[in-house]
Amino acid sequence: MKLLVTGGAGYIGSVVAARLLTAGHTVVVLDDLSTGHRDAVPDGAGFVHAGIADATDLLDASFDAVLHFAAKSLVGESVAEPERYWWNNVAGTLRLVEAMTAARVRRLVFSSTAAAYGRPDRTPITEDAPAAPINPYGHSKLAVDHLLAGTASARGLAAMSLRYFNVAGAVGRHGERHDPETHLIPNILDVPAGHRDAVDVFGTDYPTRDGTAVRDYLHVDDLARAHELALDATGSAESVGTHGSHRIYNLGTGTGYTVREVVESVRRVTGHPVPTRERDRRAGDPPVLVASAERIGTELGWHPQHDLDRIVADAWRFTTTHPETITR
Ligand SMILES: NC(=O)c1ccc[n+]([C@@H]2O[C@H](COP(=O)([O-])OP(=O)(O)OC[C@H]3O[C@@H](n4cnc5c(N)ncnc54)[C@H](O)[C@@H]3O)[C@@H](O)[C@H]2O)c1
Ligand SMILES: O=c1ccn([C@@H]2O[C@H](COP(=O)(O)OP(=O)(O)O[C@H]3O[C@H](CO)[C@@H](O)[C@H](O)[C@H]3O)[C@@H](O)[C@H]2O)c(=O)[nH]1
Repeated sequence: MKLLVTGGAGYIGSVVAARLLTAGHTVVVLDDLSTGHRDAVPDGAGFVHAGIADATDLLDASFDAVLHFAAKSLVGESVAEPERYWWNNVAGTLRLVEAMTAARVRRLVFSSTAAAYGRPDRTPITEDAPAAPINPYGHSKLAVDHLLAGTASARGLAAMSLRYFNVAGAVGRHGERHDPETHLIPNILDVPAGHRDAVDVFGTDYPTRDGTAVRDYLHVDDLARAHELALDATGSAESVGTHGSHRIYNLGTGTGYTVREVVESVRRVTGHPVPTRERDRRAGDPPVLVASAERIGTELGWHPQHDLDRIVADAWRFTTTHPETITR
């Protein structure tokens, strides 16, 4: 297939683009490099340096599908500058979807998020849990889920929203290169890498087994496999000639780890001491986010393969073998 990958110069988009190339697809990356890196675009992919709002200049009927990763995704920034999130994530995606309709490209896989659920009252979280985001980032992603549900039926789009939980790990030369880096695992790995003396633990008074927040960490390689399956499924949805379809799937493992357990995993895997500093809770952090991945397991046959130590080991290998890519 010929695929447009928006955000393919970013962390997750570059991993998925590389996998799609290996599977034999033709990949064109569209990225404005606002948080991505030109050298992260996998070899063999085409590259267009532009925003998603300009996709209309690029998309034509030769494309079979779009995988849409491009977005702003910092919760704190979204609270400080909500307009940026509505313009970039929502208005930008609206333009992209309109460009798809005009070009008759009917298959879309979209990066949604667990942030759509806000502070869920039950875990593991199933897809029918109430969507109630608690920050503009989550609102912007949920708005796109709604946009896709409507355009799927009105325009015959076969769309999937994959609600990722905490994505981590690395594949080959593709790993996390955010600046600033807010994510837990790369921040902990900064300690054994010698970039910082200790890691901050945000919140030690949560109602969890050791007082720190619980998250469901998913290997980016497992996530990439889920995208291949979702992409295939949009083909079946399109070929049955329905009036479009939109399906939401959680992407997580079903297992949660506390911040202290993740720190322990880094100690185990790297063999280095990792001092911690206890800090206040980070604003807007829910205590526990753990996915039920039953729906995607049953319907698409996706089952994650990698555990936390493997995630940390691959992220550590990336950190130590690609020091030139560390931006912090
Ligand atoms: N990392 C996670 O744990 C996580 C969890 C849930 C959802 N997500 C979603 O996954 C996607 C990828 O996240 P990531 O961690 O790889 O982020 P990232 O910042 O590394 O990648 C995003 C890419 O999109 C590009 N981009 C942003 N706005 C653009 C625009 N208007 N036009 C063109 N390109 C644009 C950036 O330059 C960057 O290359 C995002 O949609 C994010 O919301 C990530
Ligand atoms: O230096 C750090 C960084 C993080 N944390 C904590 O670690 C946990 C995980 O934080 P982080 O890695 O920043 O991920 P989340 O805030 O859970 O958000 C990620 O996971 C969400 C879904 O679960 C997605 O919606 C977001 O896009 C994605 O960034 C949270 O309790 C943080 O407070 C620390 O204690 N110290």
